[in-house]
Amino acid sequence: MRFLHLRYCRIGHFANVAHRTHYRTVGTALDTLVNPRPFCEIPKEGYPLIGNLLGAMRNTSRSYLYFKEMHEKNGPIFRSKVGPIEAIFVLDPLGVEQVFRAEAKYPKRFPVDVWKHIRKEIGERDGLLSSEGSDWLSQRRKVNQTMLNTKVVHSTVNSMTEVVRDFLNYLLSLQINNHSINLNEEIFKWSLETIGQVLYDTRFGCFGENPSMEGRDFANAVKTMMQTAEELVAFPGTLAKFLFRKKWEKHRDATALLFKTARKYIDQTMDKMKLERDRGAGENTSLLQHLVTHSDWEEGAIYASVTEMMVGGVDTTANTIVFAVDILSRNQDIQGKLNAELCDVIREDEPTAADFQNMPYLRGVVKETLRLYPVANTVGRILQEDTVVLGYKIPKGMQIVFPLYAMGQNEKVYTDPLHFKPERWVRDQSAKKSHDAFAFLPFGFGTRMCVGRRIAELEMHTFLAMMYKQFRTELINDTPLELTTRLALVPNSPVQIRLVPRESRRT
Ligand code: HEM
Repeated sequence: MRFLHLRYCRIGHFANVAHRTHYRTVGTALDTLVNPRPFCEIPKEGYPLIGNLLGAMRNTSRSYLYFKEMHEKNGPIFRSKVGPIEAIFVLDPLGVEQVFRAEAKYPKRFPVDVWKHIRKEIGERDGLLSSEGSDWLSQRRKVNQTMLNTKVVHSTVNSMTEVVRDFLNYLLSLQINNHSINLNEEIFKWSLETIGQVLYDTRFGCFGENPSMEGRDFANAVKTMMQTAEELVAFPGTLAKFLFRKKWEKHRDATALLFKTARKYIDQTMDKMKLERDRGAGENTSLLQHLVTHSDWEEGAIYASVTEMMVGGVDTTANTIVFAVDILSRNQDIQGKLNAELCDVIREDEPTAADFQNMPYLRGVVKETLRLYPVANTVGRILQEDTVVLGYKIPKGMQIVFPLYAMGQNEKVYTDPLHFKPERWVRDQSAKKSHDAFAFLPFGFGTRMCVGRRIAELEMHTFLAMMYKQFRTELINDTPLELTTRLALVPNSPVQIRLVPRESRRT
């Protein structure tokens, strides 16, 4: 815990020293800057040769807890090796800041080798999530123009409310037939249908009495891709193919179907836009139209980017909603406060994009859910320059991991960290502790942070606003929710709920 005694100072004060030592550094005490400790002094977890292989094998499904326990044992920074792969775990917001401030033009995450191999087999290329270097930046700049454009993002709200309206009716019909709703099973249909509207400009028909064949195939492919990825992505491509042939083939075929679907809808949109342009009309009317507008997309890149955005955008929002509903169902008083805000602000039956600006408590509910249940589990970077982190010299090429679950429960940042308190995020709350920007990273940070953040927030806000304006939710069984880490941090026990209609508060 010795780092906690460092006297921190701000960036720039020691720029000349940083230059002399050739280490990227920010906010570190002068003594550790001039004289940073060697890498080998970072507390180490594991044994000679095998490193932490046993710990990693025993704890794959509870890595979120394991990282927290390892930090409690070793302090805010430790290193751990699994076979040949070494990673540095950093908990302290100052260390997080030091890594991000040193970020280069092309931020690098740990590559998913399996995807690169599979893309080659099916004749497709890397998208935003998996590309690197100048290829990544070129795609990211184009996608940013749409996904970070508030006006374009807000224009999707009507299609989002339409999906939620249909989905709530579908849940009610399930409840009539089955007396309760298994949210973990159903919520995926909502998030897939929403992302279909946003990214493919289409309704797949994932729920309802007669879900379309295409919707069913697409949903199955997304699920298969997620389920098979879990084991495959942990290994280098060639080894994964050798060890898990069947899974590899399933993963490849599911990926091929997702690319085929993206090609179909993107080509359709391009043809439609061309026709409209020829007729003299030229306004983009959907988010997908905005995305394809760039004539300089490299061969195949738009299909890859849209496919990877879809992959990044389904399980993340779905599981965050399951976590939020579970915790709200256990806290009827918080549901009551949320409902009061929703009824005060939403003048029409359904929320508008502008309404969300005036609902700090709703935003607090989502933030607090992501603090306690960070679906991404970790954010990581590969250092591209030697960097001083929390007083240690870390060589370039090293993998840095930020364990989000442990960070969300850091007592140095959050008072009463185990309690769900949406008001801690509400601005003018006098008791609010100011949260360090580098302590809360559910969407990552910097130029490579989640490109779908605004869409994800709008989706989740729309869902919760419509659900909790009309209903109370109750749990059928209030045994504590179990968590597990697969590709992401997800619920591992059913969240079985009942929707109870609320009486309208307004006349
Ligand atoms: C609760 C919802 C979500 C969470 C918590 C989440 C979290 C994250 C995180 C932690 C990253 C890595 C950021 C980094 O390395 O700094 C990421 C990347 C990404 N996310 Fe999300 N995400 C969510 C929803 C979405 C949605 C809805 C989409 C698409 C519409 C999306 C698309 C992507 C893409 C494409 C990347 C890669 C960006 C790049 O490498 O440039 N995500 N997300």
